[in-house]
Amino acid sequence: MAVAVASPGVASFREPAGPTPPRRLTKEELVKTHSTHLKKQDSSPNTPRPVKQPIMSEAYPASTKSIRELDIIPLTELRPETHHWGKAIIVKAASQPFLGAGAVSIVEDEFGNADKLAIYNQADSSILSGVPEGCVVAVKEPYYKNNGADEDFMICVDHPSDVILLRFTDPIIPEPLRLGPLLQTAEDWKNAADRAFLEKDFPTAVFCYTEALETSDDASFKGPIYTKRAGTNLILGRYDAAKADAMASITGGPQDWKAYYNAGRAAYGLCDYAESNRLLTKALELNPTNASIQKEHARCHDRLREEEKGDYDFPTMLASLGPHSVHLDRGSFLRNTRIAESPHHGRGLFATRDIKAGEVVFVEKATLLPNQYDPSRASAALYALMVRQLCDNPSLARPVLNLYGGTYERSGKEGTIVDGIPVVDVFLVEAIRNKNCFSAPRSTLEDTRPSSPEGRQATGLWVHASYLNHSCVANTMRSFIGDMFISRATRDIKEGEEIFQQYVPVKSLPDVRKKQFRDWWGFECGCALCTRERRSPEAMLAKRRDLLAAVEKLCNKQMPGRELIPDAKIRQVDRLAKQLEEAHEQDVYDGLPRLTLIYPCNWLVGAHRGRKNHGKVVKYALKVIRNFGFKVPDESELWDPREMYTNSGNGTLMTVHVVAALRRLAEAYEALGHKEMAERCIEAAEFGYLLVTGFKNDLTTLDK
Ligand SMILES: C[S@@+](CC[C@H](N)C(=O)[O-])C[C@H]1O[C@@H](n2cnc3c(N)ncnc32)[C@H](O)[C@@H]1O
Repeated sequence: MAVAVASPGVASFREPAGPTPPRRLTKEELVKTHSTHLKKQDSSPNTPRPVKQPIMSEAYPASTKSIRELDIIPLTELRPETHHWGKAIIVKAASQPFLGAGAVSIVEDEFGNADKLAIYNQADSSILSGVPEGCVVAVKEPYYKNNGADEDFMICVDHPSDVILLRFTDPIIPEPLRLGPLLQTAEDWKNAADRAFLEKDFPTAVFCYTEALETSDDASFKGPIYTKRAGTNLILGRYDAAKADAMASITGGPQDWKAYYNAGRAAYGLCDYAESNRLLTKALELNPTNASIQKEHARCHDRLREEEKGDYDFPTMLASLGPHSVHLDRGSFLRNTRIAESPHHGRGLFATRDIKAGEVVFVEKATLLPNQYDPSRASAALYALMVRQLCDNPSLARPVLNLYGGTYERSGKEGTIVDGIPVVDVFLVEAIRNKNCFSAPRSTLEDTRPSSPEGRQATGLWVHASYLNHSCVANTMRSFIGDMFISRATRDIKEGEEIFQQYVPVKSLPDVRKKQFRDWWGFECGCALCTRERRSPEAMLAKRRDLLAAVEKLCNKQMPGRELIPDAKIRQVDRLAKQLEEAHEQDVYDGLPRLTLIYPCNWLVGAHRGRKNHGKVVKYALKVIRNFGFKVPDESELWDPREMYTNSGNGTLMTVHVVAALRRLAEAYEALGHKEMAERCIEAAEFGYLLVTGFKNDLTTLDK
């Protein structure tokens, strides 16, 4: 989950009254400078375009009005640093666009005034991601800003729905900007669209097919055009539009199998497998021997089975991952959980049946996950993908926009269709991204290898998982295989119980944790550990902080390697660890983790292991496990570590360090001749590793 950014909210926005620019540049002056930029533009198709991510402190709402409700003003009325509420401009692109973080064009109004227009956050699938010269656009409630230099001003469009491409025949276009249609007949538009399609310029193809449809009244001409536009929209991932086009191409004849087939594929793209199955079944009824329909139909049944039964072949899923294939063709298994109001945390996820420790709680396919594992680009990539999907597939808007967005104030119209397109507020999208996204390695199993490169994480959105609230002593763990989120129970969960996860690895000092939760997500954690630790007096908290700092200083915050640690140092750490243990009040920490003790005890395991002091390894490995909140016996007693997941109450904190401690314990028991205990510990470690990685795996991965 990512860092939260404070939002001022829409209501607190004040409109500054800016002065008129001292001098407006002429169209010729603007075009001249623009042309020098165009010459320098890197037009290589492989250069990724940067993304302009919104700054929440400059948040302003998206326009929710139709262009027909706004006053059209000339460019000369624009005031710098001002939002022109209730107003709009209609301008024609007088240049090719310069493509950077946005698309910058020189535009002119009906009076011959010119200005710079920067359009950000348009999906690549939209023709507005680079407005072609000659096109006419309307900018609703425009924001005008100074770019730093004296005469450098620009109309800046952040919300994709604030700009609309006007059809050449739209009567709202003022006379001087009217070219009349570029092409005369529907057939001309169809031919232009076919050419654009062959050149793989799919946004232009969609634009031209639309003009062909709008220009013709002939149903027999329009049917095949709808089919073509459906196919083009499928390629663009605009599944809502593809489905609507496919359905519009239905004639009632035997060839309708194609329409149902396309509509079924579009529904599949939206992960609506029940609807996809319904449509593909209709296609099969009309064309039972068609191999493509049969294949899609069978694929759809596999997804429905996964949704119903939660049967996944995790090793095969892992093996199918590649650098370009992190999106797995799998359904989501969610039926063990439901979304409901939580008594303390807004909405949350709740168990719909008893779930045993180790069982799958849910498996969810990412709603959105860009294949971008470079952490410096991951957030921007997710933000851009969210904006694109909300523009391209409005049916996705409701589940995404229903997510928690912190204090950002909504207009309530986000996602509704105005002027034919969904209202998309990029500041709300960013607020939702901030509060709900997860960082995910390509595979958690691979990520547990010590040799795997650090920090290779993508950022994604899983809508169902976003309803999980945080607990430091959570009852589930998450893991990833590509874009599949696997949640497993770390202890037995009763029907109706709330499901929690750890948002981030839990910090040992309560004040550090508290600040992290407050600053990132704006909540005060009410889990058993945080609640009980609040009972501890400040002096005790300070004592624990100081003792931990003393151990960390002594050990350089490192773990022992292969070197032999001098006895004197071990004794010193041991002494400090004892004092630290005594600084944990019994009534506060009974049945709960003692997180500040984990590092010292783990260090002592390593130090004694290096000296082959097996008895001491047992002693400190047991302490490590105890300090994660698990119930363990005195070192002298025999016990069954396989039961620790179910016998330890609700105050356990599960991490891969528990697995590591169990392995050290097994090794020491083995060396001491307690073979059976060693085997039990390995079984318990394997179980823990299943929780960590999402499925059963060989523990030796942890050594590679
Ligand atoms: C990803 S959302 C979780 C779902 C959210 N509760 C909702 O109603 O949609 C994260 C937000 O949930 C709330 N939350 C999560 N864990 C919490 C906790 N332990 N205590 C209080 N609020 C919590 C916080 O407001 C946090 O910013």
